[in-house]
Amino acid sequence: MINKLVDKIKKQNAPVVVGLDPMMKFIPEHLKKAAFAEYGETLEGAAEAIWQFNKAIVDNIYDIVPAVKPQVAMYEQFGIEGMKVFQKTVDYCKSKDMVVIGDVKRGDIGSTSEAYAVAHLGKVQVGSKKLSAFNEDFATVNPYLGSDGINPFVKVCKEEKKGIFILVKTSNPSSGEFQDRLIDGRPLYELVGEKVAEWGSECMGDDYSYVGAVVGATYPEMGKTLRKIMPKAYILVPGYGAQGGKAEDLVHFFNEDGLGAIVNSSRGIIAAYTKEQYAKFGEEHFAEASRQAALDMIADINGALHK
Ligand SMILES: O=C(O)c1cc(=O)[nH]c(=O)n1[C@@H]1O[C@H](COP(=O)(O)O)[C@@H](O)[C@H]1O
Repeated sequence: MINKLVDKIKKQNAPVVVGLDPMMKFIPEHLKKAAFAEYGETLEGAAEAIWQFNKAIVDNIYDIVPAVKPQVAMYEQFGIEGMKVFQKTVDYCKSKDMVVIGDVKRGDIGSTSEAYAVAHLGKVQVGSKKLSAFNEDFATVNPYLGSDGINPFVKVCKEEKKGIFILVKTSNPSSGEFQDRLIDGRPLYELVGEKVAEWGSECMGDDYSYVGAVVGATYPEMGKTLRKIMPKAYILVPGYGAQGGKAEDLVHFFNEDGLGAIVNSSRGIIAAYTKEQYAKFGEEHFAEASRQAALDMIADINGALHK
């Protein structure tokens, strides 16, 4: 999958992933009205509104954006109905040939991590059969439990040619509370970065590893250091747009080959119609506003890279 991701980024000339974080407050009234008319103000109604919202956005971006990142919490809050839409969204994006990064941030003791890896990337044994469950292409993984929590994911990645992005330096304001703590004089995120390079060396694609990293756009200097520590890891870079990350901050997350990073924007794209800049599209045409916002983001990042 890392090879497919790299190929798609090259072909579409777009190192960009759109985060499908469909918060209710961003779903246009006409979609909610129609869904509630059919299912009432129920979890099913909410799920239907989310589905219609996602589908319209995907239909408007799949030809210009290589990947999507559905954030599972936004679906999970609606229980089983939400998770059905998570699954439906994953399947639909794959049918449009998009690479799907399941933002599930899992990680546990070995036996439990194994089940998480199977759930999201692998196949579960049912009698004599092996069946796929959510079947994303990549998953985000939390490394706090150490190698026990990561190895089951690496094993499934090797078997299924899938990938993971391991949290190394997160974009949020309090990420330094633990991640920046010095251990033997070096920040923890650097030590995690070194482990990412080590785990990743076991499962290489053509040029990049199946094991990537998450490094927030909001910490550009740290991104520059981490780029050097993990030269073969693809870096998923959240924090552009809504969290304040700018294109010029992202340049050093990339390698000399112009590859090595994929920048996420969720609210900045899916809720574009709520912004002054895209207001001319109107709420009814929210998905066209998302397309324009994606085009603008791609141009912005490519502009900074080719300065
Ligand atoms: O793993 C992630 O994707 C992630 C890591 C991180 O350090 N920061 C971060 O914002 N994210 C996710 O990236 C998305 C950012 O959304 P926006 O701020 O709306 O673009 C959310 O789904 C977050 O959960």
